[in-house]
Amino acid sequence: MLTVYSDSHRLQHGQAELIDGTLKPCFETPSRADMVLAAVRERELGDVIHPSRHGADPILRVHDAGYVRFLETAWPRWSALGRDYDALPKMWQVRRLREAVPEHVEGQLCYYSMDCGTPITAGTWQAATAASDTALTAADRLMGGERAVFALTRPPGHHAARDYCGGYCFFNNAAIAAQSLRDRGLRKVAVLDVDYHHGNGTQDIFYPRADVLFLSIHGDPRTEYPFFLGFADEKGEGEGLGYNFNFPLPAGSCVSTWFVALDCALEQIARFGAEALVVSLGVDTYQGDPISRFQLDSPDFVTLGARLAGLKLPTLFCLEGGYAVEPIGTHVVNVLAGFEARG
Ligand SMILES: NCCCNCCCCCS
Ligand SMILES: [Zn+2]
Repeated sequence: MLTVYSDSHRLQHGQAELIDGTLKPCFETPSRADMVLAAVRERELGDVIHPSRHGADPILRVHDAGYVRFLETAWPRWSALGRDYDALPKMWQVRRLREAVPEHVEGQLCYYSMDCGTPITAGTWQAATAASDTALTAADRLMGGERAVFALTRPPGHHAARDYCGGYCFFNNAAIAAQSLRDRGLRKVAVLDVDYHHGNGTQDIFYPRADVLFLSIHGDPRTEYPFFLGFADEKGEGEGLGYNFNFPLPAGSCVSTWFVALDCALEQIARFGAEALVVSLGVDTYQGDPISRFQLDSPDFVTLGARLAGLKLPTLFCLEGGYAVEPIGTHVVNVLAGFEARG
């Protein structure tokens, strides 16, 4: 399986995130991608290529122009305040506060963010655009005839919505890839999010649409991040009603429960008649993940890959979460190798 990878991911290296009430070193680190790339090479998964540049247009097919402009200008405006440390919001535009987009960079940082765990740094813009190019290059290769392609994307993307960042995500790489497949002629694309956390950003982007089916299996938002989206009654809106499927599972759910949800999701994808599948591949479903609470173990990721291959669809994998850094490479490549072995 071909892998698309860019060293520019290293430019996103936040110092700290506010998690569970305290500032802690970021869980989303460059070493995550290093470990995955090492495993791709060690297991001889296939060629590794660098992304080609695609510019802003494919990003703007998915994200709000004001939000993209904010991300592009945030760091120079923040550092012009005399701040040489990461940018994090200090409040949010909550109920009955004005909805107008603030002028000042601090106000925009609050307006265009969902949480306090996604630091904007000097290299964020370059890293995030490279991740988007990585996903787009994978889409190019899938349309060029590859059966499956792995976009080794970092920073991840599935929490990034049309007009806000969060959950370590800035551009929604999987959504940008899915839109690119649509723009290149596929009529029906499915996006399946198997990360521990609900893909609120991807749901937000495709919620009113019937041409992209979104499905997510995740920790129940009643107790898990992102708390405010990911409930089973969210089924889409307007033309998109019936094209959004959430499978929230209680924290601590066992592996067999997880695979029952997966089989339900795969059945919906087959029923939809998808012509391609984009997988938001987070492996924070691992039992040893430091910020997540499912029970999957290493062999289960092989099973996951084999089940996905059973759809017999051109498949684009986008790396999302997974914060147990030591085994992340094994788990990610287990999915990809399991997919390939199923043939
Ligand atoms: N107590 C857990 C707080 C989680 N904070 C953000 C998690 C982002 C996951 C990205 S896949
Ligand atoms: Zn996650």
